[in-house]
Amino acid sequence: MLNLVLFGPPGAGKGTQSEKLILKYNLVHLSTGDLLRSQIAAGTELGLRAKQLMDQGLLVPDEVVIGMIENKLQENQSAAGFIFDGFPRTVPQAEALDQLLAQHNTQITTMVALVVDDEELTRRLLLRGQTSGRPDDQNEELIRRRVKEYNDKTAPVAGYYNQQGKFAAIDGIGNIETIFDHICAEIQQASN
Ligand SMILES: Nc1ncnc2c1ncn2[C@@H]1O[C@H](COP(=O)(O)OP(=O)(O)O)[C@@H](O)[C@H]1O
Ligand SMILES: [Mg+2]
Repeated sequence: MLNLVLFGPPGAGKGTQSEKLILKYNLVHLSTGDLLRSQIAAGTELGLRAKQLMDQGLLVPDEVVIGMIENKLQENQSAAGFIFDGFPRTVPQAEALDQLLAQHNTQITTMVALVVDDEELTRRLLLRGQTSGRPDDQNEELIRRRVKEYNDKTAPVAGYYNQQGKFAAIDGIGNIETIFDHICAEIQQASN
């Protein structure tokens, strides 16, 4: 099985690269952001609670996203592997993911982090906000808060995988195909 954590701040290109990776490797894409946005769209209780936090650029509680991932792993038992996009976003989430995967007799193959500077992130997210309809992409203040939340709570997750010898950083600026090739090369190396 190939289980990839695609890591990086909002706007780093995780969604963009995931679309290409799922086709090449036949993986199931698990984006907690997308899962939460569909709960919001469906008007569920969970969605209503999540929206209040997301609208402030804050993370949704660990147990909520861990529960969603647990359900998705259960539903996709015959998958060739998974891309985790936007998850884990805290060290406790990373620990929970290790436990869940162990229950399914598998583990994370590698984490690939897309490295993009704050100025480029802001530029991309404001551009995405013009078409995505995502309320959290539409003002610079909120984008700054999301990047701060990322730096405070999520960046340490890289160290968690690095300690396990499962971490690679890739330049996330430039041609989308080139970045994709670099990610594939890392996957190749980690799968050996
Ligand atoms: N290599 C890249 N160069 C320029 N823009 C990019 C690149 N990768 C992604 N983008 C754009 O940046 C925005 C954020 O990308 P996305 O994949 O949604 O990021 P994430 O899922 O990490 O938040 C999108 O509008 C996308 O088109
Ligand atoms: Mg995304």
